[in-house]
Amino acid sequence: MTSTEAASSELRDLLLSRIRDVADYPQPGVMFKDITPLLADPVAFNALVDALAGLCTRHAATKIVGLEARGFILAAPAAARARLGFVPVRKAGKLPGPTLAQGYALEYGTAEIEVHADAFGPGDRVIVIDDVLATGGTAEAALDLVGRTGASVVGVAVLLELEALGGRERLAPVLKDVPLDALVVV
Ligand SMILES: O=P(O)(O)OC[C@H]1O[C@H](OP(=O)(O)OP(=O)(O)O)[C@H](O)[C@@H]1O
Ligand SMILES: Nc1ncnc2[nH]cnc12
Repeated sequence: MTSTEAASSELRDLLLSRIRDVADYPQPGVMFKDITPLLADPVAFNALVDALAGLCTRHAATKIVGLEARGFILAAPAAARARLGFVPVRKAGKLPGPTLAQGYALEYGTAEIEVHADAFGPGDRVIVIDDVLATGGTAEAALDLVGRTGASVVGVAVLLELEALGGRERLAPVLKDVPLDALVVV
């Protein structure tokens, strides 16, 4: 696994300046990273989508996975800009199926995600995009899910990595040489 901050310092500073800290949300002790100010800024949002699309092209991806819900907001425009197809990984019960499912724990609760079993074809090279990497539970579950479809994951890309929560270390044995790109690391 390689890569940490996959952005210039100017882009990193711009993105970070548009992420708002909200203490004790959604529960006491969590410092929530609110990306809505970034999404509302057309310059920052466009630069973010460009950077993610560039990573997709660099890793020669053929399909882009977005993780519900905030991952959708970033992955779908990045896929369109890179002229690639988008595959949603959804919270349980939202896809008509047939699906594969995977449970996981995150910083503030538990959840289950699903993907359509036929979402990928032979030889597909998949990049998984999400907004935040915290404990890595969500990304780990998504990697497991995509792996079970038979597709190859060629990258994980996030806007923001919360280094202290250890997601990168958690994913290392799963990712091996697959790059984990974080545009901003705090
Ligand atoms: O690394 P982890 O500890 O797994 O945390 C990261 C995940 O937590 C958030 O998702 P959340 O489930 O809160 O959902 P949302 O995108 O629907 O707001 C975030 O969007 C990531 O998917
Ligand atoms: N602290 C945090 N802020 C925003 N999204 C998160 N997902 C998991 N932890 C998070």
